Amino acid sequence: MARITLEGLAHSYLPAPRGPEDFALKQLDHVWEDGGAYALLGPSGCGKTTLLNIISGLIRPTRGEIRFDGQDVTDLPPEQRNIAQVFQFPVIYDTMTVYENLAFPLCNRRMAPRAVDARVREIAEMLDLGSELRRKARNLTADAKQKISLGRGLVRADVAAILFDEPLTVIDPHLKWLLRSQLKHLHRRFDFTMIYVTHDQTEALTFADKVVVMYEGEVVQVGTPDELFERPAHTFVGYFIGSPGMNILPAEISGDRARIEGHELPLGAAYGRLPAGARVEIGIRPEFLSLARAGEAAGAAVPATIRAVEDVGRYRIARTRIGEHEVAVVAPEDGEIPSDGACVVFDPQRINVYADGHRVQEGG
Ligand SMILES: Nc1ncnc2c1ncn2[C@@H]1O[C@H](COP(=O)(O)OP(=O)(O)OP(=O)(O)O)[C@@H](O)[C@H]1O
Repeated sequence: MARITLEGLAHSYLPAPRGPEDFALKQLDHVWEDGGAYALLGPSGCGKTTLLNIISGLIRPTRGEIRFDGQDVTDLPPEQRNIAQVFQFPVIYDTMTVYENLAFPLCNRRMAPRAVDARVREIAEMLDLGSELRRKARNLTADAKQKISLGRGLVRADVAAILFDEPLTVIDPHLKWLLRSQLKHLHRRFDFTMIYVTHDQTEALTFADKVVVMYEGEVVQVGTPDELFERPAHTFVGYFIGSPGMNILPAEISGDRARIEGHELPLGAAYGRLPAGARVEIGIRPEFLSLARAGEAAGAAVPATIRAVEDVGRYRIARTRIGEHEVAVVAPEDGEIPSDGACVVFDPQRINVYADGHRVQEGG
């Protein structure tokens, strides 16, 4: 396994790119640590597949350098990079048996037959393919074929990294959950460097130790699932992670106070001068808001109208409106939701401040 360093990476599919808008990947510097389990999360078109293909060597970047354990591989073709890649759809040999498919990447590297056999059986067991080994791949379901694809990606122990590009898209939802847990288990057991591309936050958060969030060709945050939840570095992260996502409201900031819709709120920290002309917003997760009756609310409360209440099981989501802005509040199952004269109560410590989408450091 390898430590993968991306330095000053950028990629445009155009022959003569002019501005940043011509780049599918804008400036990107990132280190994938040896043995790390990463999810690469972002909406459709943000550049995830482009980045994966640059790492595997299928695409040569317009700018920048890729290093595996310090060695520059930018100009090496895929076959010399020693990367395993699993795609959205099965890439297998239909005329071979499941066993032969799994053994292929090992036989290709002239591994001793005994070692091949042991490894194939181990991987097949983990993916629940043990009883299918003698069957021809062509006769199997789409789910089983994709499991073979995963197995072929995982079977070699000597790869620099394993890249997964939305590998569970074609898989039935129940099996998806099982395979995700299996992958996590395989990672713990074999310590592979794994990069798992998805646009599904549940998939990303259950698989990865570190999540790399991309938006419009840029990495906007790298963090643990907790960090992404607690301190989204970009409003997009706040909105994309969580259900419902973070509430974002235009605000004016002065020291340790925010003004929204003519109401003043205390903040958990003081902020210095924000960039002139920047779009300034505050963000707070629905989990860190509560509802109270006007007049009974202590501290940081702002009048709101309640538009709808959704019961989602263990809690409810109140859809409120502050001025022109929709604000979601997570309310306990048994708590009172005032029908009128309501206030949304903010936890000042949980308010993040953003300038042009990027989180502003306290004091900064
Ligand atoms: N071969 C190509 N030629 C030209 N433009 C491309 C090519 N492949 C991707 N793009 C463009 O580059 C941008 C990034 O695409 P990419 O496929 O990397 O995103 P993605 O995040 O993987 O999306 P998805 O989740 O839909 O696969 C998009 O605007 C896309 O239209």
